[in-house]
Amino acid sequence: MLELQHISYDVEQDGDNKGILRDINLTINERFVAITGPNGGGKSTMAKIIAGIYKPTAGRILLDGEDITDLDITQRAQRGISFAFQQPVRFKGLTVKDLITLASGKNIGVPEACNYLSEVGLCAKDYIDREVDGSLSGGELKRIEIAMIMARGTKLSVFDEPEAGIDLWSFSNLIQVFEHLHEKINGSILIISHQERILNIADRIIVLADGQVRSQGTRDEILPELLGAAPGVCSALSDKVK
Ligand SMILES: Nc1ncnc2c1ncn2[C@@H]1O[C@H](COP(=O)(O)OP(=O)(O)OP(=O)(O)O)[C@@H](O)[C@H]1O
Repeated sequence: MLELQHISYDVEQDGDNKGILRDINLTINERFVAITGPNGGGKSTMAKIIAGIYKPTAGRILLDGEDITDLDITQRAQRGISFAFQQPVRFKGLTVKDLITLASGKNIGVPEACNYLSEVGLCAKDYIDREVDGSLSGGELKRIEIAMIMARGTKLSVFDEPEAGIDLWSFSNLIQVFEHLHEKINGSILIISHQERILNIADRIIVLADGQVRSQGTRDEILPELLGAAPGVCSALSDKVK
């Protein structure tokens, strides 16, 4: 269980303090939690604070009761937090099998590594020996990253806009991967997304706007509000697939 207690994040701008996140209080213990909201609302900042990339200006972060506020990104990874960037990292010189093996932390064999690739809809024999370099498409990289996160099997996996920068066709396939992940995952997934189809599979939706939690609840409570009333959030739901 992840708890954010009174989290604030300020940056200095033109000699003034600008509050990017303002007194955020959240408990995340469901299997699949989505964070959405208008552009600039503070979602990526919050994900980076959870992963340990940014340090909050105020407040505490607890993972299963342990205060991890002062732990760095590596220590948080060791405690069981995985973070998938908007743009997946390429690893020249390493093959897909190397990465999945490294992620799992065990000396897994080819069949097990291939299973993870199959789980994300990639034909394992075509990918297992490929180098993770510029020859892979954005959609393929995202799936390989998800396969790595599945292999890691951590307590909390954070995805920042997995739909960013991929085409509609690949996006449709990616949704199926997330639906599958939803069934398979042991820990919690925290996913930042503007996409209704991703919000639709979330157990809980958190709406972040102007650095504050505007609302949160089950998808039945939140989705109608997002799709109907608030124009700012509503347009943000559909403007992201490029
Ligand atoms: N280092 C910084 N200095 C100044 N402003 C910053 C800094 N980091 C973030 N911001 C501002 O904080 C706000 C929140 O940014 P953030 O990237 O967290 O938003 P977001 O909700 O993820 O947006 P999007 O939906 O567009 O990805 C934005 O207005 C951004 O310009």
